[in-house]
Amino acid sequence: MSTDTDSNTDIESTDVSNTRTSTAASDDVLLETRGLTKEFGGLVATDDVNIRVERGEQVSLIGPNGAGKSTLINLITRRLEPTDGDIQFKNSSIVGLDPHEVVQRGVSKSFQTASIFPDLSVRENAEIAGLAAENGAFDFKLLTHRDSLTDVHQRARDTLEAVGLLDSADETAADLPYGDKRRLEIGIALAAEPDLLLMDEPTAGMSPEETNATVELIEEVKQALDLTFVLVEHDMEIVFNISDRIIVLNRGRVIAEGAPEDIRGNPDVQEAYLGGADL
Ligand SMILES: Nc1ncnc2c1ncn2[C@@H]1O[C@H](COP(=O)(O)OP(=O)(O)OP(=O)(O)O)[C@@H](O)[C@H]1O
Repeated sequence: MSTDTDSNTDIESTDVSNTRTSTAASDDVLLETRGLTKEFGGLVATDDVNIRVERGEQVSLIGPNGAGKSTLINLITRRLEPTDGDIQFKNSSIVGLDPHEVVQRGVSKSFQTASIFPDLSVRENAEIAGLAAENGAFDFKLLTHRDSLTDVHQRARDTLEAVGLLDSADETAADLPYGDKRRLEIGIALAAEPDLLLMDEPTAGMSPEETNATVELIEEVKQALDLTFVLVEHDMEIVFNISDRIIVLNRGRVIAEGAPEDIRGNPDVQEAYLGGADL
């Protein structure tokens, strides 16, 4: 399982953002990491990682336990400060930004720990997520501003419709079945109207039925909202089914990337990922 780095706001003081150089970038490239390195003490969790994600792509990050997948995601969401390297989103560096500023630029992460307020209704959760995305830190006073309420309600409605939870809008979030809670988490991430949705093990802990429903939901949302996805997933069946492209990490380094059919037969990947067993 992932090391829970979400709770570790390892934002260090070194600001390396001014030392970065810019190279020509294509408008199709939404996200690009350049020489991205994260060290924890002597351990290099991501080691000179250079990846590109184009608009509209569904990319999966795979690799054995400890390969650096969650670290990479947490660097992109600014929960972790890189030791070296840059992260470009829409052709500008996001290193140096606070996590909420990255959300405002268009990067959302679903399956964040404790993204749901359990005692509030499903609708209120969606409303708060929308407000928080707009305003950075959520302020309960915002809910009392009448002018913005219509917008907030409409956006929450659209969000719940997108994830199939409109009928459960008045239920208390804590009472939702497990699979619907995961839907609400996706909804909360979508309320920020992201261009890029990052998902770290969206089907972890799910039954086969819930897993299927979540995969369907991801496909639906992708079609409906024309989103770009980066997914960390251990279930290879899901990865090979839904990815346009797969990036393979091992010991912090990218060891392969390509279409599912190329990755499936790649001997380096088989060796690293499953100790030589066929994928
Ligand atoms: N906050 C941290 N402090 C120290 N070491 C960490 C921290 N977070 C991750 N690591 C280490 O960095 C390496 C990469 O971890 P990471 O969680 O990114 O791997 P992963 O590919 O997501 O693994 P898994 O598939 O098991 O979730 C591991 O050796 C891990 O122990």
